[in-house]
Amino acid sequence: MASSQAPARLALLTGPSGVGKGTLVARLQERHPQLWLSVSATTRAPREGERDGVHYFFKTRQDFEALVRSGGLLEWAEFANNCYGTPRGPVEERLVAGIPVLLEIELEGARQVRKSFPEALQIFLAPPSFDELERRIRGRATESDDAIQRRLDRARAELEAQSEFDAVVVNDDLEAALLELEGLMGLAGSI
Ligand SMILES: Nc1nc(N)c2ncn([C@H]3C[C@H](O)[C@@H](COP(=O)(O)OP(=O)(O)O)O3)c2n1
Ligand SMILES: Nc1ncnc2c1ncn2[C@@H]1O[C@H](COP(=O)(O)OP(=O)(O)O)[C@@H](O)[C@H]1O
Repeated sequence: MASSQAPARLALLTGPSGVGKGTLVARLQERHPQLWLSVSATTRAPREGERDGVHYFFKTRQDFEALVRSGGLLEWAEFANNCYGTPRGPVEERLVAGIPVLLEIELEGARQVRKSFPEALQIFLAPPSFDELERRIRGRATESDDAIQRRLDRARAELEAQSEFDAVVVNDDLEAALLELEGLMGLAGSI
């Protein structure tokens, strides 16, 4: 059971594609405008409704590789045939300013952050079952069948790694998962 914590300066949320990270992060942002969600760089194509600079910084692979070479990324990883990374500057600026930062990143990135920011709160979001995860990612209808299969294959490895994290939240009932995340991140009661 999550107990309320002092507000985490840097927290990260990891979990398999389709588990509900984006849904819960959007709810956290609505309820806690002081929480800053890092906007990642990615080579993935925008989904319907996704806007550059809002949901992601959409990059060509060439531009992404230039970002890596320049040291402009705090972490990065390849996931399901695309690259994802966290622009370093905006995160460091907010941490210096005492603004709580949330990273929504996959497992390899979480492992990198664990090394560079050992004090970061690492939360794994798990589905109630693998079947439910598959139902959700297919029901979202944002990826091709091949992409869905790649993501489901990767999900098995991610689920195996959940014990590496400080806490695991099962996203079964959405409201319950939201309250649990707020408690872990020290946001409970700060609405
Ligand atoms: N390592 C890493 N660094 C990032 N900056 C980053 N931003 C997003 N991700 C993760 C989040 C997901 O686990 C995967 C795929 O994200 P996508 O938006 O394509 O798909 P979802 O189905 O999970 O919404 O990449 C990052 N990882
Ligand atoms: N607790 C939940 N119960 C049922 N469906 C959910 C729940 N949380 C999220 N979903 C749905 O699952 C799908 C994937 O959610 P999303 O937030 O896009 O996941 P992620 O960002 O982890 O890939 C979406 O259609 C979303 O509406």
